[in-house]
Formats: sequence, structure tokens, C-alpha cells
Amino acid sequence: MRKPLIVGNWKMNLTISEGVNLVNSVIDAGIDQLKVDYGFAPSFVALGEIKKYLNDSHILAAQNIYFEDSGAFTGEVSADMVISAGANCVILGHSERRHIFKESDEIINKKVRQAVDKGLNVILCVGELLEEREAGCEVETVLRQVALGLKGLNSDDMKKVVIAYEPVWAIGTGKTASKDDAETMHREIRSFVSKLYGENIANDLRILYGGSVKPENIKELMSAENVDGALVGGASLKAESFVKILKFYE
Ligand SMILES: O=C[C@H](O)COP(=O)(O)O
Repeated sequence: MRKPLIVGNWKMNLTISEGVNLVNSVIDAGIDQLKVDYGFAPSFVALGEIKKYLNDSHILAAQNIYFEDSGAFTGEVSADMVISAGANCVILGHSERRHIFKESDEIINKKVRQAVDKGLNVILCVGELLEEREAGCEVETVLRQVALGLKGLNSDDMKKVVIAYEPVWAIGTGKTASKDDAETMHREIRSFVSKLYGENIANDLRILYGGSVKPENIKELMSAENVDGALVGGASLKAESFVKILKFYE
């Protein structure tokens, strides 16, 4: 039985004090951590401060890391640095990294391997563009991203991996994939991972959905057999909407 996981990806939003206020409001709402794993992905600069308000079961995710240990890489942040700030997880391969910052599957894979080697959990994001869906190659695109993202990982490493399916056309647009669209892709991903790593690893793998998740659609999405949680952008920036999402089980 896979425990649901919901992570708020703040992207480039919220100052440190705004983030602290949001986290405290969410914690005060008394989310049942036996029913749902949850956490936050603030900016790098807020990680250390936000960590002070979390317990060991919370997810504290960085939104990126660089794949090298250290050195002359001005502006980059290493796995050790985010770990030293309290992060236990990192989001990699987000569509904004792929498309705005031109990160290739090869670079994303180097980051995935670095994160896992350093002991971080990884939320590997995959997802097709609208034109890829319209051309009917969405499954091929997504499975290629999964294969290239996971390259070089062994079965033990896979215990640290969560996959987030985020169709790019649904991110920040208000357009959500239907429950059936999400379920179809999640099933494809699970069966592909099963071919790569075997049935047990595939059955334990949490596959999140991301793309305009909000209080109004979380229940329906979570009712899909292979949807194990959500990576939430816009609706995670306000305590009221994020708490409603986290309480989907009520
Ligand atoms: O990481 C989160 C996704 O990009 C979804 O963002 P959104 O909920 O604002 O559509």
C-alpha cells in the first residue's frame, strides 16, 4: 500500500518570513501525518529557516541542485549544501528547468545520480508538451524521460525516487488532466518501471500528479488507482488551499 505524498512547490515565490507563516499555518491545521506524507519545496534561501518548524517526517525539498560536489560553479548549489540546510529531498527535471533553463535529460540524470548518491530523496518530474500530446506521442515522450532520468540507478536507489507526472500543458494553466488521462499515464510509467526494476519496486514507487491541482480536483485525482499524490504549485502558496488539498481524505 503506497502512502499518499503531497508536496508544495513554491517555485520562485514567497520570502523567508512569508514561507515561515505559511508553514506554521499549515502545521497548525493539524494534518494527519499517518494518512499523508507532505512537505514543502521553498527557495534555497528559505530551506534552513523552514526546517526549524518541521519534524523529521516532513518533506523538505530543494527545487534543484547542481551535479558536481563543489568548485567554481558560480550561482549553483550543491547536494551537500541543501542537506546542510535541512533538505531531505530535491525536485529534479521540473518542466520549468527543462524548458526555460534548457536542462537536457543527460543533465537531469547527472543530478538525479548525484542526489541519490548523497542520500537525498528525488522527485523526478516528467511530462509532455501540448504539441507532443496532440501528435499522440505523449507516452513515448514521458517514458523516454523516465528511462533517461533513471539511467544508472539500481534497485536500492529506486527506494529514494518518486516520479511526478506533470503534463506541461496543465502547469499553471488551470487545465487539469482528467482522472483518466492521469491514470493512463501513471499506469504506463509503473509498468515501464516494472520492466526496468521488477514488480516490487514498481508497486512501491509513488507516482505523483502535478498540473493545476487544487482543492476542487484533488479528491477525484486521488481516487485513481495509480495516482499516489500531488506536486502542487500555485495552490500551495496559500495555507487555506494547501490545507484543503492535504485533507483530501476527509
Ligand atoms: O511543481 C508543480 C507544478 O509545476 C504544478 O504547478 P501548478 O499547480 O501551479 O499548475
